[in-house]
Amino acid sequence: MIRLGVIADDFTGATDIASFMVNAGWKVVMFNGVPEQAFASEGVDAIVIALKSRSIAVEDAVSQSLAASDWLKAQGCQRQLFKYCSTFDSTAQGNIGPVTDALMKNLHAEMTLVCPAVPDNGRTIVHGHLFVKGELLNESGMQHHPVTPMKASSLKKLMEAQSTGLCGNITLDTVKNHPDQIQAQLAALQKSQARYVIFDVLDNADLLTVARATAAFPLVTGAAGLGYAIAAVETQQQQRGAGSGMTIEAAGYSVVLSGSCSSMTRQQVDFYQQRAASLALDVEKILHDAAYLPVVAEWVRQHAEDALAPLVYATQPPQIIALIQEKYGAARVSEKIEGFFAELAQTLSQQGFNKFIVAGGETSGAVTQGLHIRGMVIGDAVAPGVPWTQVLDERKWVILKSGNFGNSDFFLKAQEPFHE
Ligand SMILES: Nc1ncnc2c1ncn2[C@@H]1O[C@H](COP(=O)(O)OP(=O)(O)O)[C@@H](O)[C@H]1O
Ligand SMILES: O=C(O)[C@@H](O)C(=O)COP(=O)(O)O
Repeated sequence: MIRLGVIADDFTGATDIASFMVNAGWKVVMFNGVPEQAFASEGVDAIVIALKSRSIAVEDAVSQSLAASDWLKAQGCQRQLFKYCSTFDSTAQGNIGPVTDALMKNLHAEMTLVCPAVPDNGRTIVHGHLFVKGELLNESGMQHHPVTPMKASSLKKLMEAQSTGLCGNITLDTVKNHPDQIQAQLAALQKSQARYVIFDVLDNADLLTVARATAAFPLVTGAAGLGYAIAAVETQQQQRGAGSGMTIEAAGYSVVLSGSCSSMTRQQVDFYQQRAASLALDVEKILHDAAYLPVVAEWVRQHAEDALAPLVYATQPPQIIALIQEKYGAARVSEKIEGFFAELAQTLSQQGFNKFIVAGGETSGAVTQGLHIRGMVIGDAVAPGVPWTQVLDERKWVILKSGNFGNSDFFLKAQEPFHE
């Protein structure tokens, strides 16, 4: 029996929560989209389905999430978790509220949990307000997000604006000092017609209290910290150790592909190019020169035997990106660069490359498609929320790194498991 089915609203977010659950000792498998067939789930504690539903039309997000929920139910998942961003990325239209409402109906849930807290990554909740590394959400930089600007920090306000029900709050004092009162408070909230409950959370101990208090909810919603807490509560009961046990073969070649332009990824590229062979992609050639891809693939192949994996990057600072986007159009350039990475990964895979370290959410989606990856088993984390994964039924390993995650030595650190 699978303990938890997770529906994630984006791809790198899916590996994020999967990795947190592995850290707590669970075996986790992740699928790219809703699988067409049933999954023989022997020994698997949780299944994560990665969707790309964060910023699409509400109706599409709801229908994709319901399809995922039905498939997870059919695999015998005991409970479900809807994973969204730890910065609650959404608008007044959704998609967190409408997807939560639809899943509640599908799973006959009268009340659910709203818990984006991830203390390990500085996401905490006090009096129902979400903080990012000590700043209120709407003062953390997220107020400027291009697609989902977060203009409030009150989770109650944010959730009620995009859903059909009311939110209640269980405060930090109760969570920390009076956990024995939580069930009575939940019953009182339910009596007062609240459909969603927000617990204040400062640290992982609070998250464990939340996971225990909501263990009977058929549906919970939140971010990676909640996945960790649910798994940790259960593994303590089973006395199981942490660590995935996954080994990554030294044989075969590795490559780093970076399409993220975030400030953290730029630092990671700077750090790594001082130590390994690196090639900056020429966007002009990606757009206009069909012979460019084999040239880049040949350059990578020539460095296949180097001590460190060669790096191919489109990563550039914002001023350069602005110029490129102005000249060719942002959507067109993104699509072409992502397509280039997808095709490059496919070509390299045919030439004996079996380890791919990929930076960038959209870039990760493109490379995953290029490699025709149906799903993966989640291994040990290189940084919080960024695990090595093994492609299902293949001797191929992939890292999908969200732009902001990891430290500056990330690409180097990622290679330690097969350099030891
Ligand atoms: N030099 C560049 N010029 C314009 N767009 C770029 C460049 N390099 C990368 N991009 C695009 O920027 C986007 C980065 O998004 P993504 O891969 O999701 O990274 P992140 O996780 O940092 O958001 C991709 O669509 C990528 O193709
Ligand atoms: O919860 C998180 O913060 C991450 O898992 C996540 O969803 C990150 O999203 P992007 O920053 O859009 O990659």
